[in-house]
Amino acid sequence: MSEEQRHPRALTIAGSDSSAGAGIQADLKTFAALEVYGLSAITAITAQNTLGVRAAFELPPELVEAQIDAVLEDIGADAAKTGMLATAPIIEAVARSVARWKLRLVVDPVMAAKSGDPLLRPEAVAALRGVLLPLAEVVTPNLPEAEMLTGRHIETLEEMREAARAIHDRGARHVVVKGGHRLDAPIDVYFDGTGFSELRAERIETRHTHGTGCTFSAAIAAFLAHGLSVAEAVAEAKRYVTEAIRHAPGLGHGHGPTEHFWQWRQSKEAQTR
Ligand SMILES: Nc1ncnc2c1ncn2[C@@H]1O[C@H](COP(=O)(O)OP(=O)(O)O)[C@@H](O)[C@H]1O
Ligand SMILES: Cc1ncc(COP(=O)(O)OP(=O)(O)O)c(N)n1
Repeated sequence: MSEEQRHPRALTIAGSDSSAGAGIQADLKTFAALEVYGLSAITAITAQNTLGVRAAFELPPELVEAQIDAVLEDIGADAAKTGMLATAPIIEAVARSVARWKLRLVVDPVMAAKSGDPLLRPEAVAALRGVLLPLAEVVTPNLPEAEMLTGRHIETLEEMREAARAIHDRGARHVVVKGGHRLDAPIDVYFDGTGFSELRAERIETRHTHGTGCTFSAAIAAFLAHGLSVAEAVAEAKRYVTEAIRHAPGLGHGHGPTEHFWQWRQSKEAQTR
């Protein structure tokens, strides 16, 4: 086996966030922090900061497909994730690529930024549900996204479990319904098609949660690329994102970014002690 084949590789198919807390930039930082070689296919360019999205430009679906082919024909990927896909034609192009390359896929069904600005055209929700979910090894909706995907109101843990089962019925093999939008503890519900478990963590009282969903799904893809099982990957990703939120650098005037390199910062602090 050659040197580069032994190095875990992951591909992110997502939008660019100029403030680098979410999107492609957050995914690549997560891959780097978790010692995975990161590849990218950009779907859209956003002009955004911690306060909101000012403008967005969607790329042609053929260009998205061409980016995926270019990196996979040459370098290859052990796992992939999707983030902002913006339009139905982009979703269809990505689905074609995922099927052709037989990618292990984590779908973060991004619909809006924390500021409330839309990142997916309303008419594209059907394509996400019908075309992409059946290709997903793991899908990670937050509560509003799970509501959009299932058409149900979700508040309680039991409602999160019912939503996870309904999303699994649409073809996704593993479902994590994230609880970051809950008012109390940020408990995520994990369904592997057979049983449920809960990913628990303390709520960190902070406004700096920009890109937490991107970071969580990228971490799952990174751990899959390292060869962990899905159950292990989601548990490790939960630990990683919790610490990234805890070590947030406090930047910006709105929802600031998390600290993707918290492990390095921790070990530096330990050295200076
Ligand atoms: N304040 C917080 N403290 C601890 N964990 C959080 C907090 N906010 C979100 N999380 C966790 O971060 C991950 C991303 O969740 P969420 O914020 O719901 O996603 P999204 O960014 O897609 O809206 C989940 O594991 C969630 O439980
Ligand atoms: C370009 C881009 N992609 C995705 C998001 C949404 O990121 P998410 O992790 O869901 O978190 P918030 O940004 O909503 O806090 C984004 N903002 N920009």
